[in-house]
Amino acid sequence: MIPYILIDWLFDSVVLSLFTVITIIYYLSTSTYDKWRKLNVQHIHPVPLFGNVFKMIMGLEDQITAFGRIYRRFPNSKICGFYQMRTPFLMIRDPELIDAITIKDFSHFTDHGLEFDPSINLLARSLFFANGQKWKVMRQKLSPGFTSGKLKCTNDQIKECSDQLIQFVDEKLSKQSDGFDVKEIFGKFTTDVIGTCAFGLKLDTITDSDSNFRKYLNEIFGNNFKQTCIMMLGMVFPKVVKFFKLRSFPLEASNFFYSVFTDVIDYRTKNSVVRNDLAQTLMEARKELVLNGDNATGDEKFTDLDIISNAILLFTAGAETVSVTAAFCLYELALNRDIQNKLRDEINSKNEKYGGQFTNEFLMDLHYADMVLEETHRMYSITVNIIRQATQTFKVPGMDSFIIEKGQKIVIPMSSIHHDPKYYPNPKTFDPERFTKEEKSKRPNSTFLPFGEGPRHCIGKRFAELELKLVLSKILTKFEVLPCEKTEIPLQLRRKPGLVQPRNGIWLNFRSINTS
Ligand code: HEM
Repeated sequence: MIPYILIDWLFDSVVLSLFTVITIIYYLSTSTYDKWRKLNVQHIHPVPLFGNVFKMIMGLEDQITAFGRIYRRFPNSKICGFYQMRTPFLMIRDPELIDAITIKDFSHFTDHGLEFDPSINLLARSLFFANGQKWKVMRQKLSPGFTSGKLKCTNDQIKECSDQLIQFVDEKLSKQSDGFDVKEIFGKFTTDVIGTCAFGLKLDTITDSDSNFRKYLNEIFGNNFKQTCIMMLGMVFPKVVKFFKLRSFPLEASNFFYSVFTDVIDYRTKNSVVRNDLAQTLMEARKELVLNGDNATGDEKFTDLDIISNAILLFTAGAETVSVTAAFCLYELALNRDIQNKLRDEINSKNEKYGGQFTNEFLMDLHYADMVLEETHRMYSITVNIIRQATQTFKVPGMDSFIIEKGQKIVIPMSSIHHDPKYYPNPKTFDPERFTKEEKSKRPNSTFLPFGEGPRHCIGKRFAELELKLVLSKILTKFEVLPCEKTEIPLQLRRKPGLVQPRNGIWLNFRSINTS
């Protein structure tokens, strides 16, 4: 029999240990929560461990709603503070200050401030995650891949993929007509486009339902339970994630893309293949930075892994962003038939003007299409926020003595600004007329930011615009786009971090224009 005194002792020890552990966790998870109070910055009172993002982290609300709530709480402030888990973030609400941070005083805010460990997350070596000088050098080397001349060359390849997409829809229509998940079919289309335009890979994912490229892209952007947990842990205790080498970027997907792009580069090097595409730009970057970069040391030294990591970034960013935007756009066109008809009229009349060819000149002349796409970006900004980190101390102009200290993480609430009735009355209404020249000139700078702003804006912006206009033109000349029984109204958004995505796909139907 165990003596009572021992049981008592054991009980006391367990209670004491538990109390100590809980106290330490409580202390660690709340120890940063006095920052905004001390600095006299308006903020919402945080909840232990979760800060101000409890509902979002628990999947009870989507990101647009979560950040929108913080943004709307302080309508008269230029800035406000919030806590993402235990990290204090400064939210910049004022367009003039956003302009300063992203453009005028960019040298103080060059970094995104993401801290992923490159030894376990291959993507952490890529441009989006790079900081300081390494970002600057890599950006310079990749920019030549996106010049107008290079983009022009991609027109025929995008047209070819669009024709395959149309053929796919046509064939399916002849067998079934109860709707398509357009997010899924655009996903296949954009995967083919980036594969062929950027890397010379003919992937045919439109017809291949078992494509590994789609499978692994879905894994990366799907944010499954494990990835979400690691991400959350990383926000609270980044050192724990680092110590245990926990991966938020799935290993299998990482290995797959690593081997694909290593093969592309090896094949081209061995066979002296020269093409006018992004893979070529990456190979030139490799030649200068890796093979001839002997003088560089430490953080500024580039390796083959940096090159492959950027190939993966360009492929994944190029595929997923455009497909989601195209699907959102088609959704609004299906629900707003007058806008769809007006856009089709423009496409048809300009098509006639340019001899039925979908040339770059034709695309440049589609002004209403620009307005429709801008309104799509406004309503469905696929990244909710733009992020920056102060790389130098910055005295905020016009705010007495308020200083943004070096290292401060910053959020520019892009989506909330795009939904602010002060800049966009009736923000829930899809109305491309907001983007006439006249209407645009009435709004302050930095109130429309779908691709970010300044030297760190999206490097693929013009490629995305070209691809979106081309595929929309192809689709609308061939089909009417309609809601179907499965169309969700209003559309629900995914309640997970990462890119803004529809929660249950976007289901629409098509009617061939020739046969209607
Ligand atoms: C609808 C399509 C797209 C949207 C809405 C979009 C949006 C964005 C945004 C908001 C940023 C952050 C900008 C900032 O911090 O100021 C970004 C960065 C980036 N985007 Fe895109 N993007 C799109 C398409 C693409 C495409 C097609 C590619 C490549 C082929 C691409 C590659 C990148 C890269 C590499 C960065 C990091 C740039 C840097 O840190 O220097 N994006 N994008």
